[in-house]
Amino acid sequence: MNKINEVFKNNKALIIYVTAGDPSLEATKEIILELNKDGVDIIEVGIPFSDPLADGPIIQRASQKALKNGVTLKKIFETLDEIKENITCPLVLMGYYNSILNYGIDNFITDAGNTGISGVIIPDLPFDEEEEFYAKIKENGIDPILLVAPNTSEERLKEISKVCSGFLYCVSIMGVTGDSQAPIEHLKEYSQRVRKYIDLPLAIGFGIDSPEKVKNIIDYFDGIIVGSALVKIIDENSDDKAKMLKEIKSFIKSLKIW
Ligand SMILES: O=P(O)(O)OC[C@@H](O)[C@@H](O)c1c[nH]c2ccccc12
Repeated sequence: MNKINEVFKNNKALIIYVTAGDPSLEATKEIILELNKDGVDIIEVGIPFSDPLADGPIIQRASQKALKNGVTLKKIFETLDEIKENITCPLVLMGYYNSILNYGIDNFITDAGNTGISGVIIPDLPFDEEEEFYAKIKENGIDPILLVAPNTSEERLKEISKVCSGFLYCVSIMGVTGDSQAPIEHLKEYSQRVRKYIDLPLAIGFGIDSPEKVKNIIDYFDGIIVGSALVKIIDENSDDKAKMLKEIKSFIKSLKIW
């Protein structure tokens, strides 16, 4: 059984996003090791991109900072390679399709495999574009994690369930990451509707930034994804690494209420 399936077998999953190279690749290494130690179940590593259309200001800024530092996909793989023996939880790469195309699909699959990447999330590549790509990564043991939104049609949900594996990423709103005002009242019904068509663990993300929100929605989903709130903690403490790691630890502890 692959690593992501294993995570969801017995428990709910806390999934945490970080932008690789923000504030530096050296820091990303320590942040990932800290998250792993703190009991995060899956770590989503973001490949910084110049035109991140699904991202709000917090993650956009992190991406720009990382790009300015000269972060590339190659360097990200090298960085992950250095720590892979010390990470027990699955790693998922989140990136825009252009970054992967530029790297070369075969190179990407080889290096992702060698680095122990368990899944990929590509927000600008729907399941019905480049179908060979998703088939190919799956053949190589990497889960294609697809996204759905509250307005995804029944027809598309059925099709997505045939391509997606690992878990399904349920975007909470029609919007961008980091929207702390995103409503949560519709999430119970949203989860029920998706479950009618898709028999995969459901993880909910976008706008979840506090233990209170987690408490209100945890019953309806198998996983909770938090990004911007953590990226903000990293940003606010980027000149004091010890404090940053301490703040990360206590934030993670506060989120994992199950
Ligand atoms: O930042 P938020 O609102 O907590 O949402 C998670 C999100 O950051 C992470 O999963 C992510 C970052 N960039 C993305 C682009 C598309 C889909 C998902 C993402």
